[in-house]
Amino acid sequence: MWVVNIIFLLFLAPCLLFVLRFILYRTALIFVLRKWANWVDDRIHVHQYLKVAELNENGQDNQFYHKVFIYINSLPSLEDSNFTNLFSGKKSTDIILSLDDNQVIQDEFLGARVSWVNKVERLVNGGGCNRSFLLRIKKKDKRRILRPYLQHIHTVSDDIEQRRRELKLFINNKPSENPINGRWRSVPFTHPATLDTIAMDVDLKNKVKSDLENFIKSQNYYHKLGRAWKRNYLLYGPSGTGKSSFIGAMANYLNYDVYDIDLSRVSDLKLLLLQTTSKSLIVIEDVDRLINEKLTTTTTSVLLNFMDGIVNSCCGDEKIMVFTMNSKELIDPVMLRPGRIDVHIHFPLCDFNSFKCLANSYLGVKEHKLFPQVEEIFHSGATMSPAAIGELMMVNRSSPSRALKSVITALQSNGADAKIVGKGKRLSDNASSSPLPLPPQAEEIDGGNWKDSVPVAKEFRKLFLRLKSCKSPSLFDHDSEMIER
Ligand SMILES: Nc1ncnc2c1ncn2[C@@H]1O[C@H](COP(=O)(O)OP(=O)(O)OP(=O)(O)O)[C@@H](O)[C@H]1O
Ligand SMILES: [Mg+2]
Repeated sequence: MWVVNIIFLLFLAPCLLFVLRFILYRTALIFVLRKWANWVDDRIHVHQYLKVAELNENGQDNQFYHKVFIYINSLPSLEDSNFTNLFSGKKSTDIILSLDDNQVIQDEFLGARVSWVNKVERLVNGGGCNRSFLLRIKKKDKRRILRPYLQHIHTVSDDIEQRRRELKLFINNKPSENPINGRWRSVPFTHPATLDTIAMDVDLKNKVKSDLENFIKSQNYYHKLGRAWKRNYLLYGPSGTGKSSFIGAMANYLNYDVYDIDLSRVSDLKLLLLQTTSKSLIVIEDVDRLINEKLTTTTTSVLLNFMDGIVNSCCGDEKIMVFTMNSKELIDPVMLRPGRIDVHIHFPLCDFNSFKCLANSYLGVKEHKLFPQVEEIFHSGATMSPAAIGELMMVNRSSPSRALKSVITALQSNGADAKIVGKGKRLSDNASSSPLPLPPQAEEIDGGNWKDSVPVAKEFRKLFLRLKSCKSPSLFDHDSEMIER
């Protein structure tokens, strides 16, 4: 009989626990219980209070108050506090939560529970109020967590501010304008490109994303190595393949300002670079053309010093420099050596995968009965720049079938033109002169994914070997890489 009782109890106990849990969570009694538990916990510990006032003793703004404000209002536990204010944000759909006056909010850090009070003391005569945040921390936890916790608040609020701030595009002034307007003038940066809207190999895109993410987290690593915290990218490929759009996408992804340097307007590049701020993308476009036409030896050497991080290290770090060019062929390999260019990204003409990505963004079409025909034409060697294909799709966007047919016609006539022109021409020669760029030479026609393309893979290997031969064994192994698609 007792065996039956035990089995019955074993069965009953989990059922009761389940029902109890259900009631607690459904009726929000769990919050009451937690409150009691915290109350008991508070009675048996000694606490210390730290006040962060809005104004310092001279009546000036206390920057740390501002940081605490941002931090507290970003805590998930804000939703559990008794009173929370709701405000609309910058965008009409944004809703911002903010802790109400004299409300308490709980936080946890390194396993310790702390709480903040948003204290507001009304002044008796003459209105106004004193605002402060009061941190309550257990004495036993103070020594262990206080410093890292305050540092954590700094880091989190800086990060939030960085994400919220309005990006700027800086353009360098003509030397004659410098004394009046300074070296840079800025406008809001509103480029709509994102990494999602750029048609490129998915693996490559993910590689670039993780490279950027690693970079922004690596301040200590760079400083430990005694290197400037900077990373240099080279984007190369024919005209209209998305290099400039990719720069916009990088800036939006990182939330960095953009400094677009027009070298034809520069009289003192070093001073110009010294006036760039950290968390910025410094862009020099069409380097191959500039090197051949305009760059003086002084400008080139300043540029190389900047790439090496010598000038850079004097003007705040966390910078990414981006160079674009149509082809690397005419560039001195010294300029492209590891450490100067850390990441090479090839932007090829369109292949079928990029075409599908464009069809999805421009026409909202994932599959279509004309796709097999398009695929066949791509496989036969015809190609165009994503810019040209995008343009055809855009003007015919009201009818996806018409848009695809016009792309097919353009690809076919482009392919025919290519046969007449022959294989000898270089990609970059064709790209800039023709509105619908001619296909690349035969061995690059399958380009797009270097893994699938023997000639591009060969080029990759060749470049890789060249870079490897310049490497010092350990350091560059980690830091320089080639990314191609
Ligand atoms: N890979 C791509 N994905 C999405 N859109 C693209 C892509 N390539 C080009 N485009 C579209 O084509 C237009 C021109 O692209 P972009 O200016 O970025 O090309 P580019 O490589 O910088 O050309 P250039 O070498 O002539 O400066 C942009 O409007 C962009 O939206
Ligand atoms: Mg461009």
